[in-house]
Amino acid sequence: MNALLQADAIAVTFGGLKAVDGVSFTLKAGEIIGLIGPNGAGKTTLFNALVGLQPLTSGKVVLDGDTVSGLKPHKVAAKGMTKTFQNAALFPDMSVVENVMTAALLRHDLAGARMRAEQVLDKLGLSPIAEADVADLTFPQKALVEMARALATEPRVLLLDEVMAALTPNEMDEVMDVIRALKAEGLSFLVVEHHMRAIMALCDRLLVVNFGRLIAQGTPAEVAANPAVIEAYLGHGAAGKEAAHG
Ligand SMILES: Nc1ncnc2c1ncn2[C@@H]1O[C@H](COP(=O)(O)OP(=O)(O)OP(=O)(O)O)[C@@H](O)[C@H]1O
Repeated sequence: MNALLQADAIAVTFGGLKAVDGVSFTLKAGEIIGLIGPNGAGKTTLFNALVGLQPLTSGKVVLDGDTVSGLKPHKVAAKGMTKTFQNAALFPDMSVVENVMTAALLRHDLAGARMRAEQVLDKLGLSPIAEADVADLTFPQKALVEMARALATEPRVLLLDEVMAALTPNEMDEVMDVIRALKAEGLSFLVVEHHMRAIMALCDRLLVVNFGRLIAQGTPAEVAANPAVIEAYLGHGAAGKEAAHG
C-alpha cells in the first residue's frame, strides 16, 4: 500500500542545535506509529514540523501526494493532518461543544460546525457532557475532548501528543479503545506518549529518535529488543518517567 504520509529527510535547527536531524519515515492508512525517545530527543519539534507549526530547515513532508511542508497549520489541517495539544489546551470559558466547534469551523459555517461537533462528540461518547464547562471535566474527559477537537477538522492523519499523560491505567485503556476504533475506520496516527505500556499495546510500528536522529524503527517487540534503543532510551530514565506518570 502506498504511503499516506511521507517525511523525507526532515531537519529543524535552532541556532547550532539540530533538534531534528534528517528524519525520514512513511505512514500508511490505518496505521499507528509511535514516536519515542528520551527527553529532548526532538519528538515535539518533529510533530510541530509535520503540521506546519515549526518551519523546516530542510526536507519535505508529503501528505497523500501533496507537499504540505511550508504550509501554515490550518492549511495542513485542511489537507488532512493535525495534532492534539499537550495538557488538553482547551478554551476554559467555553463549553465542550463550543470547544469542538472552533475546530469544525475549518470546514464548515457556524451551523455546519455545530452539527459536525455534535457528530464527533457522539462518536466519542461525549454527548452527555456537550454543554459542560471544560473546567468541570475529569482528565480522561479532557483527553477525549482534545481528541474530539482534532477530529472535528476531519483528519486522515492525527498526531496525538501525550493525550494519556494524566490518566490511570483503566482510563488509558478507555482512550486506547477509542483510538483503535478510529484506526479501524482508516484513520492513521502518530503517537508521542511517555507511557510505554500504551505505546507497546497500541502501535503497529515505533520510530525511535535520539539527539534528533532516527536511531531505530520496527515493531514494538523489535524495538524493545534493539540494543541501541535500550542504551539510548530504556536504559536512561524511561522506567523512572513511566513510574512518574503512571
Ligand atoms: N524553540 C526552540 N528554541 C531552541 N531550542 C529548542 C526549541 N524547541 C526545542 N528546542 C530544543 O530542541 C531539542 C528537542 O526538543 P523537543 O522538545 O522537540 O524534544 P522532545 O523529545 O519533545 O522532549 P520531551 O520528551 O521532553 O517533550 C531540545 O534540545 C530542546 O531544548
